[in-house]
Amino acid sequence: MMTDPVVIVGAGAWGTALANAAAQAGRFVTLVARDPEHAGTMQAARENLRFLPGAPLHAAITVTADLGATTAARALLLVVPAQALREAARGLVHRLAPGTPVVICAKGIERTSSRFMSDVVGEELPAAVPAVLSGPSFAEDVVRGLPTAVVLACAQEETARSLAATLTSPTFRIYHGTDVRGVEIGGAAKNVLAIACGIVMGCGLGESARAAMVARGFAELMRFARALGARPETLMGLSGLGDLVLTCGSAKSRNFAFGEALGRGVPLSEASGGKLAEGAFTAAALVAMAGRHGVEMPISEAVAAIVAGEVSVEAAIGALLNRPIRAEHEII
Ligand SMILES: NC(=O)c1ccc[n+]([C@@H]2O[C@H](COP(=O)([O-])OP(=O)(O)OC[C@H]3O[C@@H](n4cnc5c(N)ncnc54)[C@H](O)[C@@H]3O)[C@@H](O)[C@H]2O)c1
Ligand SMILES: O=P(O)(O)OC[C@H](O)CO
Repeated sequence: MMTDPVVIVGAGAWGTALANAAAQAGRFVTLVARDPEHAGTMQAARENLRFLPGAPLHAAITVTADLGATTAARALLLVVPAQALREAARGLVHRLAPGTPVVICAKGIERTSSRFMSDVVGEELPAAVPAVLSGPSFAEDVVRGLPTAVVLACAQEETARSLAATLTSPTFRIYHGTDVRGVEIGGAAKNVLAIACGIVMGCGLGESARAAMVARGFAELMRFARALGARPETLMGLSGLGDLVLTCGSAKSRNFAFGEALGRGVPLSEASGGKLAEGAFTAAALVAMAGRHGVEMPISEAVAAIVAGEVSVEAAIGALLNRPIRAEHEII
């Protein structure tokens, strides 16, 4: 098993929850916040009042804003929004020892480059070993120690196994694998599909419509994954089906809540309520990538058009409902 310390860059809701989970697993954790004032307040209050109020920080966590702390990392978790990943990774270039595993915990695709998260880290930190952690997991549940299962993938199987063993605990169960692409596709695409399900519920279209959206959304996710060389069984697991079930079915999901607000008629500029809805940033990149690979993703296309302000919710739903009916097996 890998030795301490675990360093986590990004002290939002997920970074804080993962810090607590790693501490529960017996690690000493350094949590690096971008803002020195936020770091100071967290360290003093032993709580993340800004992003995850009400959850005490484990005693084994030290909060700092000093990126110098990353130099000692034996394993580093990058827990920033997908669109900030490149900048965060770039800040670590001369700090990490060659071969340090970097576990990417963001769920998204970089919109300016249409790059997956592991490719961004590969470009910015070529000497690091990229890994991806994803799966159905609300920070609020993880920080409370409620049972959760996620998956960690790394091209080096032994590294995936070792990282999972380092961070896992009885209530935060980390499965491991080598299908990095599959795991990151599941995390990125489910956010877009969760927005679609939120829209369905916000419009009052009903639970049956939502179930149809999940099933058809899963079909397009599978088509996309297959075209990009991911393993279908990965998407049938925690990052993919598991995360779709969670985020398409719960208003606790920020992506779902964003879509629900849009469905209720809240303007685009206000629908996120100031929270991070990753799918809104990823939708266009996902659809562009699908187009380049000849993959049809009508639900994701509808979400991308809605969040770009190109089409109304009503028109997008009308277009989806009027698509031709085909044999189901032809479109999976
Ligand atoms: N919250 C969850 O339940 C959850 C669960 C699984 C995965 N995730 C994923 O984790 C990622 C982060 O989500 P979150 O919930 O922590 O978001 P958040 O909005 O709670 O926090 C984001 C954090 O990132 C920091 N940040 C932004 N840009 C940065 C930069 N360039 N360098 C360093 N720090 C920077 C912000 O200051 C903030 O502390 C997202 O991709 C999300 O999809 C979240
Ligand atoms: O709140 P969301 O929609 O970002 O979802 C959080 C996690 O990704 C759920 O697995």
